[in-house]
Amino acid sequence: MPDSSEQLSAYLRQIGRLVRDSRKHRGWTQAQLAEALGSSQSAVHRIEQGNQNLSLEMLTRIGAALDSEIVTLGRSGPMHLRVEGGRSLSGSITVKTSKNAGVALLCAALLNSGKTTLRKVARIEEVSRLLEVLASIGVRTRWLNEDNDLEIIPPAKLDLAGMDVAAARRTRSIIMFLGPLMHHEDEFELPYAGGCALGTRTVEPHMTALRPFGLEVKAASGSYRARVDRSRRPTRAIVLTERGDTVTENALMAAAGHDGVTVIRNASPNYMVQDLCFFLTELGVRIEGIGTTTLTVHGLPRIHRDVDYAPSEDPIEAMSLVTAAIVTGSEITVCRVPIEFMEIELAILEEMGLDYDRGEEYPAANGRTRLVDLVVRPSSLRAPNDKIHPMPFPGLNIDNLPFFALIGATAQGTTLIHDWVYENRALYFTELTKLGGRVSLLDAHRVNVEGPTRWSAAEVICPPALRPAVVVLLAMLAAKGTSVLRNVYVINRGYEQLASRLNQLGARIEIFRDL
Ligand SMILES: CC(=O)N[C@H]1[C@@H](OP(=O)(O)OP(=O)(O)OC[C@H]2O[C@@H](n3ccc(=O)[nH]c3=O)[C@H](O)[C@@H]2O)O[C@H](CO)[C@@H](O)[C@@H]1O
Ligand SMILES: C=C(OP(=O)(O)O)C(=O)O
Repeated sequence: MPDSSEQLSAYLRQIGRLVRDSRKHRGWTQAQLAEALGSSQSAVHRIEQGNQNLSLEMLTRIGAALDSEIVTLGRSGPMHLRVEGGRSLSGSITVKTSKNAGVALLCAALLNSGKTTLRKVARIEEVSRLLEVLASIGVRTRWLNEDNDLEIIPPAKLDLAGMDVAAARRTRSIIMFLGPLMHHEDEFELPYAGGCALGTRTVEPHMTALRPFGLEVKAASGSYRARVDRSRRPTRAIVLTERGDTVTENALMAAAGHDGVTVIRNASPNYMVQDLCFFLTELGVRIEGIGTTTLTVHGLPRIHRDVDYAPSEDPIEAMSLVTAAIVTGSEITVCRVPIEFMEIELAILEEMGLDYDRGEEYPAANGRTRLVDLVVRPSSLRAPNDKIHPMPFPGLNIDNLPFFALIGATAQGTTLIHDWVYENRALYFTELTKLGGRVSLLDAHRVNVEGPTRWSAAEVICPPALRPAVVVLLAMLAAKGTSVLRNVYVINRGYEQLASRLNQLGARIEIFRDL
């Protein structure tokens, strides 16, 4: 047994590493942290080296400065995962419905003055934040059963002044309130959108798309101030400047409540947009071109229907589970994979040597999306000849790209990953080096990954971005020994019960909280 002074030194070194990692995640220098703490850079250096005794008060101040609690008391503190890695997985797992359709549909429910019932909604933190916002403005929502069916009943008049700003700021999806809210109020405020720390994510395309409907948005301190000029209406096709998913959804929701026909060009035909189109169709809005880049929307100025809709399964969760099988060298069956949105990913994996089977297609509960079950078998992968890069749909999904960094690390050879989309996300792929991965950052958007990797267990703070965080968790499943992943809110933002569902496949992941 180590004596108590050795134990204290070990704790201090561990805390030092956690402080250093959270500081780096914030993009701060030691001097910047020192300034926030009213301390000196040399003191921060000593803390990070584990050479400084720390009071609980100092730890709390560091946690507050970095917006990342280092030590917490009570059960409401951040959740962490302890992973006993190096085990193979087996059995089958079913993909849940998507985060991104879920949040779009919650926003779209604001277009309907009738009762909206959504089936099997992903019960994830991102959805919880939006439910908090909806409750705060007077919308009644209720989980109906264990299946996560959700009922949404709007009030006669929304109480926008009562909006739970703290909840709103924690999601980026709140930006999708713009499209529906413009049909409720002539003037309103909306907090700035938050979400993953992926660098600046533009909101300009949303403004450009909504301006023809008369929506003018000005940035005020901490919020957008929106004003609707009802004398304006689109006089020609709306051309999106980016083929973004949420911008297409905002334009669709503006068009759905608009009395007239709107054509949207350069629309995203991605999975969540399709789910939104199917839902709007159930509300009586006629849409031509679903699944293409030109949507013609026959809007309805008043929508009052009791509607029931079942969003489709999440292709990104499907990719995550396929990756879990690959990285642990296991055979697992991933059920209910929305195949149209995974085809390119699978084609690349096939080229890399993945051994898998794809079952017969069957329809999702929405009657439209095509699903398959995939059996993924242990395979010896080789790096692809070409770089791996995402594209708006139909292309390799932008959110699936991070999984290829991990898959590249299991393959023989060098994989070049090019994340042209997000300013910061490629940087997070280098988190894999903490577990023995050989990932080098070539520039802000490209990494080289050398494989195969002998993973080693480690303690890591979740990078503040959903998919890179899941990638770290999956690498931990492959690393022999005990790893710790701290502060997993960001994973819970997009995945429901991921740890316990992986445990059902034979993983050993324990959830714990500080003190
Ligand atoms: C709630 C939701 O549905 N979120 C998804 C949605 O976010 P969302 O629609 O909010 O994505 P953004 O608008 O932030 O777009 C992502 C990035 O791609 C860039 N961009 C996008 C399209 C394009 O044609 N050109 C271009 O440069 C944007 O400038 C931005 O830097 O789409 C992202 C990109 O697929 C996904 O990561 C998110 O999971
Ligand atoms: C970046 C993502 O989502 P969001 O738009 O919710 O930040 C994601 O799902 O990987």
